Amino acid sequence: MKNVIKYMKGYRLVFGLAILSIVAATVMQLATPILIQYTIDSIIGTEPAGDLQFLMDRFGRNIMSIVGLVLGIALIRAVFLFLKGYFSSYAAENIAQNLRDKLYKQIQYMSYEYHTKRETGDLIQRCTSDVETIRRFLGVQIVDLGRILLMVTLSVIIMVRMSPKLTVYAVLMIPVLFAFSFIFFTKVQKNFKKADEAEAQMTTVIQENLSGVRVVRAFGREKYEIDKFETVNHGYKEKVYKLIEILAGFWSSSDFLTLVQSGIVLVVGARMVITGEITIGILVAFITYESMLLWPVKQLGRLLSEFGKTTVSINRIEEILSEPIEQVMPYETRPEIKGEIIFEHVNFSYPDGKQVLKDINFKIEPGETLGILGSTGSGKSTLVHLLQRLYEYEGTIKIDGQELKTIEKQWTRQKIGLVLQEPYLYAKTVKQNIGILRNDFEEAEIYEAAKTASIHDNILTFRDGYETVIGEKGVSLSGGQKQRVAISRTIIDSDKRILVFDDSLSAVDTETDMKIRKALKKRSKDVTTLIISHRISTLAEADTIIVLDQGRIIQKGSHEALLEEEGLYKRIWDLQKMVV
Ligand SMILES: Nc1ncnc2c1ncn2[C@@H]1O[C@H](COP(=O)(O)OP(=O)(O)OP(=O)(O)O)[C@@H](O)[C@H]1O
Repeated sequence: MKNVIKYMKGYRLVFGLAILSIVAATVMQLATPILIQYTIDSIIGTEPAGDLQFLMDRFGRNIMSIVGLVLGIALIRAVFLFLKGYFSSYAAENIAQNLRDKLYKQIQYMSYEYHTKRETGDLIQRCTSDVETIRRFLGVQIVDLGRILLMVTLSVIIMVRMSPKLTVYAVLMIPVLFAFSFIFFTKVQKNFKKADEAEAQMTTVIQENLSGVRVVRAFGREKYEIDKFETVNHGYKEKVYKLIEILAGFWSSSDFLTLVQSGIVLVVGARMVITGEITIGILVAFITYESMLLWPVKQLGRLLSEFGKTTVSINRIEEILSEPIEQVMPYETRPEIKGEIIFEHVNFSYPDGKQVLKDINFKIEPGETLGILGSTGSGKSTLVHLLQRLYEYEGTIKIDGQELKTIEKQWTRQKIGLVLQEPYLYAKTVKQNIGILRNDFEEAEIYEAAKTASIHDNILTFRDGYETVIGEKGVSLSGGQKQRVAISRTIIDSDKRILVFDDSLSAVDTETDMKIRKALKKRSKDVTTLIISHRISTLAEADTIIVLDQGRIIQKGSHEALLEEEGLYKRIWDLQKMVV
């Protein structure tokens, strides 16, 4: 409950107004049976008006005045119901919006490691369905809870005033009904959870399939994907079907209990009318109150158990919100970066315990180029990820003599441009993709960057040139074109002092590769460059080349020096020479 109240912060007054409106609407609703009883007993019949004598004095036996009164009450009730809906949804929608914003912001600042571990579908589910559960609880259920409690209390008070004896019979089944509904909905929670999880699984499959559409096509995995989806889809249907089946069982049995309760009131009430203990009007009013009472009692059990569901959603959301985020530490600074990089005894293991980098040592002067060669899985990408502070490491990494851990992460990433082998492009125009970093790039700067990355002429052949919209994740571009757009968007920023190309020239031909490197060298001669490649021709001009094998540097030196040694570098060179 504490958590729910926490979420209401800032909107408690609006919730208060919603509760006041529902109190007024409920009071209006409860007044109508009294008027019905008065009409039957005192206008149609001849019973004394009792508490409603003032109506008799004012309107006599004029039935139209009662009709007017009932309509007036209904109208006022409708106004209050509207206000209740207005206030509660205003508060709930705003709370949900703030919560979504908060979650989104949190997700942006959570560590890269967290994102590599979590399933996207599950995260999306938490930001949508779980927020929705909380919104519904705050917007509908919590106000309903107030309404039901008030309705039950007030109608029982009115019924006791009319006939204490019949009231006892009228509430006989209520504890049973409440207990039945509460126990049922508590037990059924696990089915709700299963259905939620099945939905999350289905979302994950859809999301993975759409993101990996190229792989699916390339490997002819459509049938496999369809089967996989059919399985999760069937699983989801089964869970929801089971849930609906159980719910159907509940509503029918609770309706049976309700009817038994109404039957008891009718039988006992009718006898009391015959013996003159109560009037017909009172019996009719009782039956009306009874119907007003039983439905909310069933709902009450449900609401209280829904509270459990809301708690699960709150916990799932709190789990994200309590994850540590990348924060600026007091000891972190934003030094001017020239581009000297030193790795000293750097070791790194992924959280699963596997040591990926072992005692890495090297130095690059500002403006120099470092080439990195190594077999698949030797730790090349991991090494440059450390430079971007995506993971914590052991040992020392220094930029211009300052330990990397004492430089603000955002600042480091701003100064180090990283181009990935498989870049993610946005579903925007080519121009927007190249200028994604800021809104204020001049057209000339965009063209210049594209020319350096040897993609300008290609872009001009696209149907709308620079205004061509790239399909989701750039599916309409070739791998090499995507890589070159990604290179353009990184090098456009003259603020970058270090550029890292993580196998990002792999999809372009050797000639274009050389052209790009030449243009880059001319454009960014003061920029320190790290190039990861499997192609020796790409690395040959680097000032220093390191060769990685199972996380260790096994060779280091210039292209010429490395060719002098017998080792992996020379072996690969000989092999690639033969292919060329
Ligand atoms: N997030 C991760 N969690 C656990 N292990 C990982 C993670 N990322 C990579 N690895 C493992 O670390 C090792 C090094 O991976 P890395 O991506 O650095 O290799 P690489 O040399 O860049 O390979 P490639 O040439 O194929 O890109 C591999 O064995 C890989 O399985």
